[in-house]
Amino acid sequence: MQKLLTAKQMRDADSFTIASKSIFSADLMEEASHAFVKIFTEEFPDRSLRVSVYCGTGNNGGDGLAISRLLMQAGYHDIKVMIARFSANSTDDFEINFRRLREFQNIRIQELRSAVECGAETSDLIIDALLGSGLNKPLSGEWEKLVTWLNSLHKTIVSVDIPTGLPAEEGAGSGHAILHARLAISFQRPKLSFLLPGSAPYLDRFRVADIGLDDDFIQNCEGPYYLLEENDIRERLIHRAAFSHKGTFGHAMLVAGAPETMGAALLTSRACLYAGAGLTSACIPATGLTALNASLPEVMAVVRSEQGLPTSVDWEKYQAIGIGPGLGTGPGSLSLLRVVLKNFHKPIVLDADALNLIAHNYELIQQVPEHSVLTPHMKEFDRLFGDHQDWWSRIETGIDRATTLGCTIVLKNRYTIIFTPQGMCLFNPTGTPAMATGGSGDALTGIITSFLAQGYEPHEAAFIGTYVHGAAGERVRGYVATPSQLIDELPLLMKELAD
Ligand SMILES: NC(=O)C1=CN([C@@H]2O[C@H](COP(=O)(O)OP(=O)(O)OC[C@H]3O[C@@H](n4cnc5c(N)ncnc54)[C@H](O)[C@@H]3O)[C@@H](O)[C@H]2O)[C@H](O)CC1
Ligand SMILES: [K+]
Repeated sequence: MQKLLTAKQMRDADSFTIASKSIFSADLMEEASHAFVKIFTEEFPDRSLRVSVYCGTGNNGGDGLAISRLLMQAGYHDIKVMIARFSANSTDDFEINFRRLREFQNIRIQELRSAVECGAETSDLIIDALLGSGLNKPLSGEWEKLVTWLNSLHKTIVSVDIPTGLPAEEGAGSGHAILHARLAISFQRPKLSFLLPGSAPYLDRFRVADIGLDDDFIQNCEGPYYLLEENDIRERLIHRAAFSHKGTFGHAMLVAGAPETMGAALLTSRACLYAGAGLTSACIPATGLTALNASLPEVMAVVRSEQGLPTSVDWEKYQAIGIGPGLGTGPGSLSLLRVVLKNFHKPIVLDADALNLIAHNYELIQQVPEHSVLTPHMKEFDRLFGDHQDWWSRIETGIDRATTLGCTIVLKNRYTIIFTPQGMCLFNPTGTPAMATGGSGDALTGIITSFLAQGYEPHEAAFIGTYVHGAAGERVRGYVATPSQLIDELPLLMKELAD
């Protein structure tokens, strides 16, 4: 897994690399600019593109100047450089690159003292090297005017490192000018803010350029933030050994569904089965029995009575329970949740209405077995732990609650965030907007419960489950990836990852 850094830590990694490799900081800037140009030429190979590069006078601007020079060398012949001289300050590496660029003939450089001097913008594409990770306050004055004007042009904008005005960590505050980039080519690691929904209006997509910073230093930096990678799943997902039998892979029970929401029980049970549990049982209302038997012959039923409670259950025979999808929040469901919490003492997966019931009966949180996995979406998270104004504060709460409760919390989003009892905060990269459809979460609950039953540590079950859930959705390749389609992809995907 990749360590994710704050802007300050990235600067430290920068200094460490310069010292340990005995190079000049301008060399690192050159390296970063090469890495940017490599990706840029893959994305925009047409050398006849008219490109305007807007540069500040800090190191982000220095990158912009070096990038302009390297693009000319790569054959882009129509390049215009606009330098925003809104302050008297400039960095040494900006000045070095300014001198290098001026040695080039045919380069058009214009210096702006104010945003109104911009004139007509006839380029096809704009490179944004105005401000980068050095941003220390919201944009105002000439910066705000320039960024607002650039946004009004509705041109393709490619940002160097980060869109100008977007904070690197806590995400965008509302009401401030921030450049809207089609693509950001970020150095060494994605910025934490890219992984939070607040960046969505300002960034369509990002790619990461390896600029040669010291990887050991980065991985050993203090801090809880990580990005999951495919390799993490490959390392963890076990190969199914010869002589395995159904008992090897555990017995999972899904407590889900109500007469009107049996679909949730079917989806979560099917996901559990397809993710590899040796045996899967579904605790459902009697009215759902025909549907279950007809659609999932592999799954066994534990029928709930009129009052919502199952008759005699041998709790010991289950390795894991997942509870919540489509359950409802009526008195019967509350009694059912109480029965499960009273009788089952291994880690469980709590989702949807199970979380809503706990939110309204918070004393129940004390009875949740240690190391359980909670899978809230944003609203369920806030119902449980209180309202939050932004995602950064939600992250702080997630880290705090996961450690104090000793649970893993899976906060579902485009980049689902997993908080572990050890205090880690991992972002899952897989998934697609095609999965934004009812039932996706039910599938995730089934998948994580399945891995729990198969004997994975609960936080590992959350890592693997969240990753394969998103990756399976990507494999559907459709405008919409229905939960059923996603579940169908699981066995083959997991075989590829395990072998
Ligand atoms: N390790 C790396 O990631 C590398 C990064 N590089 C590039 O360097 C920038 C960061 O450069 P820095 O000089 O620290 O800051 P900026 O260029 O982003 O900003 C310049 C300057 O502007 C001032 N400022 C901040 N906020 C505002 C504001 N709201 N209004 C006005 N002025 C503001 C402040 O004084 C800043 O110092 C990084 O993004 C990369 O592009 C290296 O080139 C390679 C290694
Ligand atoms: K920028």
